[in-house]
Amino acid sequence: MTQLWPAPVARGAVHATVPVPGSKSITNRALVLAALADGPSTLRAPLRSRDTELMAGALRALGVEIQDGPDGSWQVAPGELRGPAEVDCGLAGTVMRFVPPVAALAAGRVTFDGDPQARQRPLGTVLDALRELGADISGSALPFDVHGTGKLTGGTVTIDASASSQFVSGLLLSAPRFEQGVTVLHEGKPVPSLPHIEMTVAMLRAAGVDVDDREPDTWRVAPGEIRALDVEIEPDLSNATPFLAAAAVTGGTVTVPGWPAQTTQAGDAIRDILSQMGAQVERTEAGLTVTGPAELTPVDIDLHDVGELTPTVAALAAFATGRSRLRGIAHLRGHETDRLAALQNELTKLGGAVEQTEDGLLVEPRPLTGGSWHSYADHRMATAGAILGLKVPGVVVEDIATTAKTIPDFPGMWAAMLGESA
Ligand SMILES: O=C(O)C1=C[C@@H](OP(=O)(O)O)[C@@H](O)[C@H](O)C1
Ligand SMILES: C=C(OP(=O)(O)O)C(=O)O
Repeated sequence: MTQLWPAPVARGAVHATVPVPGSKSITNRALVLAALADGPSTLRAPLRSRDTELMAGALRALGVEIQDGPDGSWQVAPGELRGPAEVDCGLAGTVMRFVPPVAALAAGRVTFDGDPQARQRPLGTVLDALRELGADISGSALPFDVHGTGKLTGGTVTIDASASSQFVSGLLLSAPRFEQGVTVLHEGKPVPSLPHIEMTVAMLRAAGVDVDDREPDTWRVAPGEIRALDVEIEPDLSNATPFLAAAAVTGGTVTVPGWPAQTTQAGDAIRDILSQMGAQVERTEAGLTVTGPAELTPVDIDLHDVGELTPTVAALAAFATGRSRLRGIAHLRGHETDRLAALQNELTKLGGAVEQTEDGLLVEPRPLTGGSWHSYADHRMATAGAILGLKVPGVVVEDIATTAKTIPDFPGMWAAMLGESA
């Protein structure tokens, strides 16, 4: 259902403390590792949103038991992986790229499908790689079937992961259970979102798996047991960014509690980006506190490692004192939607001046006026519209409910931040 959401205008500088739910990327990796582990796992403070419920649903369909603990945790008990099963990927890149290798370890047929836009997202590379590693798969995009025998040979595979780091992460996460483990070699333009692969490697190692990533563009995972997990999931730092942006654009102060001192989340890069734009950024025991400047400085910035921050950064750039250049993000054309086209279209509709380059965007601040803001079923497009609406009266975000992909109650959190009722 399409829901029209008049984005609230900030009545002044925004001052708030905003607790943010768990990380999508960590939760979905932890679920996959727990499903393949040598015993029952506990995931504390996991994200409960569409993407993570889809991941849990996919793993349950394959025979894994996932139950709610009394404290909001997820208790995961691995079971014998088997089909027949149906997996709904929704629009979740993590589900469509991380679960096929798990399905290749199951006995029986597993059918995958997802939202209409998911059928357009790059995926064939993962399926081809799995075929080379011994899997029987019919199809090269959603929908497709995996016909597993209960085991997979594994071995060495060369892929082009320039469209998505998730191609690599998906193969690595299940690889300890492949008979020969895996060696993934990348050949092609640089792999985007490398911190996300580093997160995968760190989580595998924390579960006792031997991973060798010393050579660039090469990852080796030895076959072996995955130790059961008992983990506390960090807040989602990328999902924190619209709230921090609210401080930045209104000259207010927003604190996100529980900001980790050390993290593998790519979203941590927002600290440096906001500093570059003139905000005061401080991490303490209380969390991360951002205080907005009187005027935002434009940036010329490479977001290749942290493309998922682009919608937030583009919204910030629309209020800067000059032209910003966002680079290294051609792969965003294959995200939830073509994010470069979507940002250009929607900002232009409000009176902005945005150009697409081969690998990014040029954002020229202009006086903006209200109007409809399409979300394209993209949670981060919807939250970018909310940021703009803080300062531009009359922005109406279409399909705000799409934010539930990774935030269970974005409108409620936004209203609470502004001291309003949703
Ligand atoms: O592995 C992950 O958890 C993610 C990897 C990145 O994907 P791409 O490499 O496709 O950009 C990121 O943008 C996405 O939001 C989450
Ligand atoms: C690209 C994103 O998601 P996905 O995990 O579906 O690829 C994102 O959250 O910005």
